[in-house]
Amino acid sequence: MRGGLVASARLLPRPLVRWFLQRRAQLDINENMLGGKKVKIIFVLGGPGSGKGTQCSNIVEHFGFIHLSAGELLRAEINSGSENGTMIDTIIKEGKIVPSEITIKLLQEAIIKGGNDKYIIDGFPRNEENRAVFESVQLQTLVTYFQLLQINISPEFVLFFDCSEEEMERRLLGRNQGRSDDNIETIRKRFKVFVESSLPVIEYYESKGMVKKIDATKPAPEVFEDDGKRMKFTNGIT
Ligand SMILES: Nc1ncnc2c1ncn2[C@@H]1O[C@H](COP(=O)(O)OP(=O)(O)O)[C@@H](O)[C@H]1O
Ligand SMILES: Nc1ccn([C@@H]2O[C@H](COP(=O)(O)OP(=O)(O)O)[C@@H](O)[C@H]2O)c(=O)n1
Ligand SMILES: [Mg+2]
Repeated sequence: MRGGLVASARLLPRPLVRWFLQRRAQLDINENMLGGKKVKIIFVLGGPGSGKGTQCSNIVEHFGFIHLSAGELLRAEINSGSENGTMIDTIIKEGKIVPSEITIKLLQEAIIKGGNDKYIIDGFPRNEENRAVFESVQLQTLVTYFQLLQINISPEFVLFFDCSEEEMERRLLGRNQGRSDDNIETIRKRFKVFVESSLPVIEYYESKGMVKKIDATKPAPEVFEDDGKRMKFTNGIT
């Protein structure tokens, strides 16, 4: 489709093309735009088993966000029989982090397909590379024939689910979803990767005053309600 567009653009009068490029540049400035709306993104980070997926379901139910789990997108990619499937599968079983280009492409496609203006993204960015590449790449979406928007994506803020390793290990061993990485050997590797690679990302956002820490050790309903203050999850984004 884009090849066809480029070919058609060559046939357009030059002033029109110039106008289009200027308009595109205007729309591009510091805005995460999708379909003419500002796209709001919340990142949800926390160790494996801290309850990210569980609370994201609550947030979707009560606040109308689209939930994207990087891990689930990667597992779907394995199951789709894609050419990268075997490589992704091996990395997940080892508790390591999949190359950013793969995960980011899946996230971009899901954001464009979702067509919503509010996304809650869980399990991403999991390392500095994930973060830097995501913030540097641009989303492209065809809004109308003449508006090919370039979208720089950055999060509004980051939710950090803080939970002890002991509790996370107990939860993961009881998760029972048939996951190849929920065994004690891989769980220990994932904890190590979390401390070495993911915590620095949380610290980076903390240094920018963007982190909202959630006490995730309590039972799931209490984590969400916390004396009725469920709004804490969205910081006023409704
Ligand atoms: N606050 C909680 N207390 C006890 N168990 C929980 C809590 N939150 C989630 N769980 C359970 O722990 C497991 C891991 O939760 P999940 O939401 O998948 O975590 P994550 O996405 O961070 O790995 C699941 O079996 C879930 O039902
Ligand atoms: N940004 C991401 C997210 C997940 N993953 C891989 O997918 C696995 C499962 O991620 P997940 O978010 O579903 O795991 P949980 O933290 O929810 O248990 C991770 O351990 C990584 O191997 C990744 O490589 N990059
Ligand atoms: Mg999860």
